[in-house]
Amino acid sequence: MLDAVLFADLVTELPSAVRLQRLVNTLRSHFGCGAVALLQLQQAQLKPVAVQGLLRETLGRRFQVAQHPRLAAILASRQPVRFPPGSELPDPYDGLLAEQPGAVVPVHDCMGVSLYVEGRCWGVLTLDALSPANFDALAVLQLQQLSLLVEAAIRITELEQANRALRQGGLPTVGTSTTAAQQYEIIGQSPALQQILQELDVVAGSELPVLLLGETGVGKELFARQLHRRSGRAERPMIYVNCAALPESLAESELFGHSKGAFSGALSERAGRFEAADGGTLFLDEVGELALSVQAKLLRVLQNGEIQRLGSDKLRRVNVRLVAATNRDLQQQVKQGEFRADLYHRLSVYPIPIPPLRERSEDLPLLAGHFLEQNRSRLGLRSLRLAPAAELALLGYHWPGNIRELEHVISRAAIKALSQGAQRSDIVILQPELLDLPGSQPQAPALEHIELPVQGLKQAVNQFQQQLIRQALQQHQQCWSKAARALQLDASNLHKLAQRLGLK
Ligand SMILES: Nc1ncnc2c1ncn2[C@@H]1O[C@H](COP(=O)(O)OP(=O)(O)OP(=O)(O)O)[C@@H](O)[C@H]1O
Repeated sequence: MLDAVLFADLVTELPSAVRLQRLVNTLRSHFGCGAVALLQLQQAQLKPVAVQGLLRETLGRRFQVAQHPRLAAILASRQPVRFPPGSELPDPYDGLLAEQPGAVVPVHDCMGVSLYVEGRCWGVLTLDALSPANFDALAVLQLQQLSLLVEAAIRITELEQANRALRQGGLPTVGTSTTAAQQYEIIGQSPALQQILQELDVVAGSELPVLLLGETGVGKELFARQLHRRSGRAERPMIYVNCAALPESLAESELFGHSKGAFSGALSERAGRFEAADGGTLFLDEVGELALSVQAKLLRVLQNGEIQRLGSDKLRRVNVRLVAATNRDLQQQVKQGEFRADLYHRLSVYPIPIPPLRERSEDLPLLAGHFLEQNRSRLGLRSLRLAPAAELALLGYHWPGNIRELEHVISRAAIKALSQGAQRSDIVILQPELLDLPGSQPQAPALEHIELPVQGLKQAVNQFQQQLIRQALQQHQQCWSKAARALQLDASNLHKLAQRLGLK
């Protein structure tokens, strides 16, 4: 009967995510267990691709095999492996079962099997039961038999994905998991994110310059890296240039290189970033911060396709694909004369706006899961998760610092939990108070509730300004130029004000 259901799904046309999700749903009801998960092996880590009975945030977690002995044991065997209730080995899903969201439910009975597709180890399937002795010898045998159908479903999914990639003219995704792809993995399943990833895949295959637009911390650098990885230039370097950190006086030699003696301190001949990126991609981050004089030099190179090292007459041809990113409104900067219109038009051939986190809240639980697992691993905790109220608090916050801010909020909360007495062997559950969301958005108090300042108006105003500046700095990782922008102040005025208020 179960075989028939699984077989019917195999021959039906289904989107790949749906096919694998239906598979784990069917297995869960067949085995009558609490949770089923299908995890794909990516070098040294396992990535959940479909889960049932576990918190949704599990999909954002990446389990390092070396840190999860049960997963390592399953991978090491070609037969199903069962972990009876008394097993000493820690369970990777401790604290992640969806059935009793607030409570800690230790998993009792577990089994898993490694999966092989075309002779290579693809990943694992795990089953967890809340009651002890749920899985008997027959269940283990059935798992072995059913794993063949699961492997067939995965194979079909991979073929479908490869076909789709081919139709879109992109690179196949199967078997392309590199260390860089893992390090810079883009987590999230929201339709908005999926749409951008598809668009990136299509434009990656072209040679067009791409301009990534979006608020601070939305992941522009990750998208630039993905674009490079999915382009025909992936085997060549992607060179990163932070335009905000490029002093005007050094910009030319940094970008184009210099010859020996071109200026005092130029002790030897040196290639610049353009030459380093030859054949590959040059990523100009925070391009809106480029000084006008540097913009002019950059434009000349883009027009000619040739660079000249500072102090040298020789022209060198470079073949570089440009990707730029900014959190500024470049069109506005053009209007204000802060950015050259001709350079803007060269860079913005293919603009891709990245929506802020508050507009794709479906991604939030997965991103939170991702950062929770990173912190769990880094701090050596048995288990780290959010209390349901904490997840709600995260969902209700407006995230001006986007994903970078979420990452910091979770890291800080995990450390705080430890400093307040949580043990590494506990299932650590982060409560909303620990998240310390900046101000938890204190609304401006209604006028009738304002008490007259005892210290006088001027001092009260000073205090209020100090508080706002500290808050803006905190939200922008102590970056003064970004804090100034958030406060809609000129950076030099913010510095002056901070000095007057004794903040510097
Ligand atoms: N979808 C995502 N999945 C996982 N991590 C992400 C994602 N988006 C962003 N991050 C993480 O958030 C942090 C900020 O991302 P990134 O530096 O790419 O943002 P940005 O838009 O370039 O920011 P800025 O404009 O301030 O330079 C990084 O640590 C990055 O790894």
